[in-house]
Amino acid sequence: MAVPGPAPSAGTRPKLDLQFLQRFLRIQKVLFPSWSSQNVLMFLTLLCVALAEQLVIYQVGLIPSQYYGVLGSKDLDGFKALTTLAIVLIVLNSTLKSFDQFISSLLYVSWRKALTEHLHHLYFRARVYYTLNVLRDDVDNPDQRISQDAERLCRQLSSMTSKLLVAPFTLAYYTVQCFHSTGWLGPVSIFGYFIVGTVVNKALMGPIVAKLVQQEKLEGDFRFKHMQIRVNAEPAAFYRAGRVEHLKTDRRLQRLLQTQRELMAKELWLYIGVNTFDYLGSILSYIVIAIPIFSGIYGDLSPTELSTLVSKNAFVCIYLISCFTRLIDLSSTLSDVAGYTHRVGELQEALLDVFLNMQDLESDHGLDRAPVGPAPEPVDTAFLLERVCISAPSSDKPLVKDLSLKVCEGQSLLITGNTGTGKTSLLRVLGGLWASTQGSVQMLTDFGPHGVLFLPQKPFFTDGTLREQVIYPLKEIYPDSGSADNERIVRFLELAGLSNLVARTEGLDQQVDWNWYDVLSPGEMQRLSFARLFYLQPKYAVLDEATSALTEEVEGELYRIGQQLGMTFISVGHRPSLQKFHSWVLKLCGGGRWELTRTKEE
Ligand SMILES: Nc1ncnc2c1ncn2[C@@H]1O[C@H](COP(=O)(O)OP(=O)(O)OP(=O)(O)O)[C@@H](O)[C@H]1O
Repeated sequence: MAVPGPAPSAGTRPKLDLQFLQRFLRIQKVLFPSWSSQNVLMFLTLLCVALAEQLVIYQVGLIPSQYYGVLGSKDLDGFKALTTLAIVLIVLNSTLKSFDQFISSLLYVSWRKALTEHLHHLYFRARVYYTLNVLRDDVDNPDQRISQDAERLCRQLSSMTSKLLVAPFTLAYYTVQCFHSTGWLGPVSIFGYFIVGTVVNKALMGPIVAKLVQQEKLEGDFRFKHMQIRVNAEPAAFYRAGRVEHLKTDRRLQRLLQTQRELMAKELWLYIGVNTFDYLGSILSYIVIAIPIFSGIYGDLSPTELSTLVSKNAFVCIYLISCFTRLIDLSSTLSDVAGYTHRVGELQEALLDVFLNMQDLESDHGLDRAPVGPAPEPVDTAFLLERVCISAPSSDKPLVKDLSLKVCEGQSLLITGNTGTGKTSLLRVLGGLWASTQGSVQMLTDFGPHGVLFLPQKPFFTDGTLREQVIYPLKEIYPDSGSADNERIVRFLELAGLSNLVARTEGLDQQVDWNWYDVLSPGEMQRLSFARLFYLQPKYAVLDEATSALTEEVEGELYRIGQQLGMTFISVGHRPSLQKFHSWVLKLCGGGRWELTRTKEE
């Protein structure tokens, strides 16, 4: 069970409010890290292209009125010149428009890279991913927020960028033009119309943002259900779980679809609002033009001159109105952006919060690192626990009370006890995943090779070659560990009883397209974990029921090899046969009680 974390937005409904603005600005800092960043340059290029596009559009827009002129006066040369100009402008316009779309797409990819890498940085540092996924329940589906919501946010943002970018320029320009054509009446009535449109749309967008956030949560839950089946296909098949899982999965789908329907119902009102404003806008432009005509301002113009003027004025007014309606059309994109901004922003806040809490806990009563300077304890000590109390998250019941313990080189420790008495929890505290509720835990050795290595209860494999499984996690640190190690790796695989695996994978470096969890038996997985342990040769090996799928004989053999390689064990296990490889037995008796006894020497 997870504990609720202090979510910054817990209980609040996502809206288009100040919190949205704060989250949006925080995300913008990630998308535009500095003035000289590549994204700023692309953004400026997009601005230039979009402005050039507007200039060309303006020229294209004037062409019909010029046609009225040349056709009205039967000017053939003028007609030919105008047609040539029109063709050139149209080709230029379509080229610029295509570049606009191209740069917007590049910007989307570049933003997605920046935002996802930033979230990865926050997610994978320290053990934030563990705390967020296992210990906190305030942020649903972090994986979906990183992989899908961030992507959609960048896509929607990039789709509205060029329209938003040119809006201030086109608005200012066409407002002045409109003022020249129609006097103050045109711009004032168009601006008033836009303000009403914005207020109405803002009201219609509010409920959509909250629904979109809910829909994305259900989308994540639905995907997670499929992932659960995919990962557990075999046990599910043994249980003949198809029908029940089908029902459960369908139920999640129904919940998702119901929310999508509700979202669409809310969007319907927004669409009605947007479309009404679009069409009213086209009428408004003629009203604005009609007023000076009927008030007699153009009384002395000939019909040809008047139709040329009307055409020019109509274009200016219609274009100013369309600048506004295009902004209003962005309402549905903006409500999407707001929803995704809340989802990504919430995750970003939670990731930072988890990280800061972890730092606080580590310096308060969590896991203390070995102090710099002269060590107060001998260097052959791995862990030093003083009056440590441990409870499961969100529970007051102690699993371990007042435990004082020192784990030294050559003094292996076996932890035993009934189910659920807290054996793995003690290892979690040693590994720094959980904080102790009281007392101090010191780890006086580093993690990793030549220090402490944990083999968790569920073996862990990465995607990649057999070599990567054995040397994990070194591959990432030394990507070119090379073939010099081949002999060692093959020898340790043999020692772990996996000599056939090299043949199966057709070599250490052959990329396999299978999932290691699907193709290896539980025993093989445990053996492969031991091959990794032998290869990395830590001074201290922390083994959580690491041989539970193996026979006693094999278990004895693997422990003996570990001993020969100079390892000290901290093991969790149930078999009495394990005792001979350990000097101490810590028995957890439940309710916080424990007994520490020395085993008989062999
Ligand atoms: N993330 C968690 N949130 C809340 N409670 C947890 C969490 N993980 C474990 N617990 C609870 O803490 C208790 C101790 O769990 P732990 O995994 O340490 O048991 P264990 O002694 O290792 O059991 P086993 O022998 O079955 O492996 C259990 O009651 C378990 O349900």
